Amino acid sequence: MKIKSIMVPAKINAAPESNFKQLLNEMLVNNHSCGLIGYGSKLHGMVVARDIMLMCQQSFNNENCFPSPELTVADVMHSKPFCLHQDTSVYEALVTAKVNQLKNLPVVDDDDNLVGIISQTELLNTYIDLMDLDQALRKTNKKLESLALEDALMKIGSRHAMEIDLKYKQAEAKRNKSSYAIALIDVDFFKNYNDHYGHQLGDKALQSVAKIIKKVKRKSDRVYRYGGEEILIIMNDIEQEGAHLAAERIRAAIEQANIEHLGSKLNVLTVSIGLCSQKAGSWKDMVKLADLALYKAKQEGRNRVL
Ligand SMILES: Nc1nc2c(ncn2[C@@H]2O[C@H](COP(=O)(O)OP(=O)(O)OP(=O)(O)O)[C@@H](O)[C@H]2O)c(=O)[nH]1
Repeated sequence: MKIKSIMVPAKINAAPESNFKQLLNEMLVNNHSCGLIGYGSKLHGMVVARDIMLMCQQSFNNENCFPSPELTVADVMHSKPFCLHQDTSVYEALVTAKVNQLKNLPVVDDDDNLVGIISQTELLNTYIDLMDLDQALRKTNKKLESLALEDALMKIGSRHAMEIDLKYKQAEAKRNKSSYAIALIDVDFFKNYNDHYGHQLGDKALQSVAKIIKKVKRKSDRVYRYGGEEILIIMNDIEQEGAHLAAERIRAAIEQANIEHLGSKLNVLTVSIGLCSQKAGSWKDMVKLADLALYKAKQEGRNRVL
């Protein structure tokens, strides 16, 4: 955000040769914490609290307890005040104000004409608001991401889509007395893969696995990212034997893709698959059973369907 959208429009308050007392009165009446000094729209100087204090101190030092009524603005102001261009970002302006310990900063346009003024407090408040907004946006994006129906990395259904479809599948299977199976697929020794080849190549390997699965699965089956490096397939209208054959085809296709994996037993990337083809209570129970089978497949040596 640029400061021109939050600055307060301002114009020159007095010429340098004008009477200081008059400027002071004007500042008090208008509750201005500084005076902008110059001609037309060109800024020559500024009068801020510190300038007035310095002037008072000088009067005391000269043993004049009161400033002279003849005092001009030029006697009090400081020249070459720090100005900001109107296109400066709020952050940059805030840093400038903080570093230079400036409470108020005049704002100028391309031709160096005074167009406004901005205070450090205003900059800080706007910056905090922007940060809050940014955080809220990040939160919303995260939520939207989790609600998305496709997983961005693997280009398969998301976990959210999986839950919607499984609920539907459960209701449909009950109504039609049809059967479906769940296959839970997990890449073997994938931690080793990431450790050995790095996370980016790990992502690529996951994309390859998802591609192979999409290629060899039956048309009617749907694939989802269950979480992490785990993939879930809903196999429609299928009994135990058929589900096993379909899962075995996927397992073999991944092994035969020969994706190098030096951190695994076979030196190629393989997967273990846990199946649940029996009718359990709810889809959640079926996922649990598939997960148990997957655990067993890992225990029994990996690269297998159970
Ligand atoms: N690159 C990448 N890695 C991921 C992603 N999601 C999960 N992982 C990694 O996958 C690994 C899974 O490791 P573990 O659950 O310990 O299992 P494993 O090493 O595959 O071992 P087994 O499953 O027992 O064969 C972890 O290192 C995760 O960081 C992802 O999106 N990208």
